[in-house]
Amino acid sequence: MFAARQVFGAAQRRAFSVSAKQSSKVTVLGAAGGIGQPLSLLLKLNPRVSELSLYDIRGGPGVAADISHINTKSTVKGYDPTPSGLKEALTGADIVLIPAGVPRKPGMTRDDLFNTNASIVRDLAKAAAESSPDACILIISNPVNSTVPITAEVFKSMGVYNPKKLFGVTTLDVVRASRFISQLKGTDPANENITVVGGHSGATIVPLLSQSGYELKGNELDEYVRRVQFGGDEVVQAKGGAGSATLSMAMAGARFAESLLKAAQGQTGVIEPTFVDSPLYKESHGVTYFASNVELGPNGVEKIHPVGKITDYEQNLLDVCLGDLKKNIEKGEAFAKQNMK
Ligand SMILES: NC(=O)c1ccc[n+]([C@@H]2O[C@H](COP(=O)([O-])OP(=O)(O)OC[C@H]3O[C@@H](n4cnc5c(N)ncnc54)[C@H](O)[C@@H]3O)[C@@H](O)[C@H]2O)c1
Ligand SMILES: O=C(O)C[C@H](O)C(=O)O
Repeated sequence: MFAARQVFGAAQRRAFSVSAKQSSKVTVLGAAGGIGQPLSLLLKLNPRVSELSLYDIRGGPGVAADISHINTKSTVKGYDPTPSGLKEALTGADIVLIPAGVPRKPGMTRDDLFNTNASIVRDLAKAAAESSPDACILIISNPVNSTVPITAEVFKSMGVYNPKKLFGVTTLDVVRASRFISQLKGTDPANENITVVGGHSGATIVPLLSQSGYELKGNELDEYVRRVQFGGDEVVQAKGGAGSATLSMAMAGARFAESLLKAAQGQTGVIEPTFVDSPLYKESHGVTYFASNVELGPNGVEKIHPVGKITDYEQNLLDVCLGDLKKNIEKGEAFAKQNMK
C-alpha cells in the first residue's frame, strides 16, 4: 500500500486530511469485562486505531498494561475509576464503545437487566455528553432497545444530541444470521451477509432471509428465525450462569467500530445494520429507533436504508417487532426523563 505522501501532492494531502481523519482515539467503557477485554484486544490489533483508552469501575489499568505490550503502533492507557479518570478516558474520543453493565443469567430476559443497566448507561452517557459530545457512541449494554433511547435522552437534556452519532450495536444478530444460514446451506459464512432489522431482543430481531435469495420453508424457516432471535439465549444457557456472549460480541463490536473508522477515514459505501434514531416507522407506528442497514460516513449516519421488499412471513415478524420495540423504547425514555440526575 502507498502512503498518502507518495500518492498525493501537498494540496491534495491537505484536502485528504481535512475530509478523512486518519488518527482515532477509541474509548471502551467496561473494558475489563467479558466483552470489554477481547474487544479491547481486537481494537489494539486494528491499525486504524491510534489511541486506545480503557475504563472500568475495576481493572481498567491492568487490562491496559497487558494489552499495551502488544507490538502494534497504537498507544493504550487505562484509567482509574474516578470521575477525573472517566473524564480523561473520554476527552478527545472519536468512538466510545459501552459494554458496561451486567449480563443475563439463564431464565432472564434482556429486559430483566433494565433495573441495573439503565442507571449505569445513564451515568456513562452523561459523562460522554460532557467530555466527548462529538464522539460516535456505540451502545452494547442491554437491553439495547432501551439503553439507546436512554443515552439519547441524556444527550438531549444536555443539549448535545446528534442522532447521526448514536448507535445500538446489533451486529451480532447479523453475524449469527449469516453463520446459521451457512450451516444449513453448506456455504462459507464469511460470504453471507443476512440483513437483520428491528431491535436487539427476541421477537424484535427480524432476519430478512428472502433478501439474500434464500427460501426456507415451514419448520425449517421457523427454526432458523427462532435461532437468530434467541441465539443469545443459546449462549446464556451454555454458560450456565457465567454470563452471556462475550467473544462473538467482541468480534461483532470490533467489526462495527472498524466500519465506522473506515467511513471516518474516507472509505465510501460502508454499510452496517445498526439501531439508530430512524424515520422508517416514526410516523406510521410511533417507533423512534429502528435497526436497518445504515450507510456510514465521516459524520456517522450517512443514509438510513429502508427495509425494502419482504415476504408476508417477514411482514408478520416485523409487525410483532414494532409493537414490542415501541414499548422497549418508551420504557427507556420514561426512565431517563424520570431519573435524570
Ligand atoms: N449488544 C449485544 O449484542 C450484546 C451482546 C452480548 C452482551 N451484551 C451486553 O453487554 C453487557 C456486558 O456484558 P459482559 O458479558 O461484558 O458483562 P461483564 O459483567 O463480564 O462485564 C461488564 C463490565 O462492566 C463494568 N462496569 C459496570 N458498571 C460500570 C460503570 N459504571 N462504568 C464502567 N464499567 C462498569 C464491570 O466492572 C465489568 O467489567 C451486558 O449488559 C450484556 O447483556 C450485549
Ligand atoms: O443474550 C444476551 O443477553 C446477550 C446478547 O444480547 C446476545 O445477543 O448474545
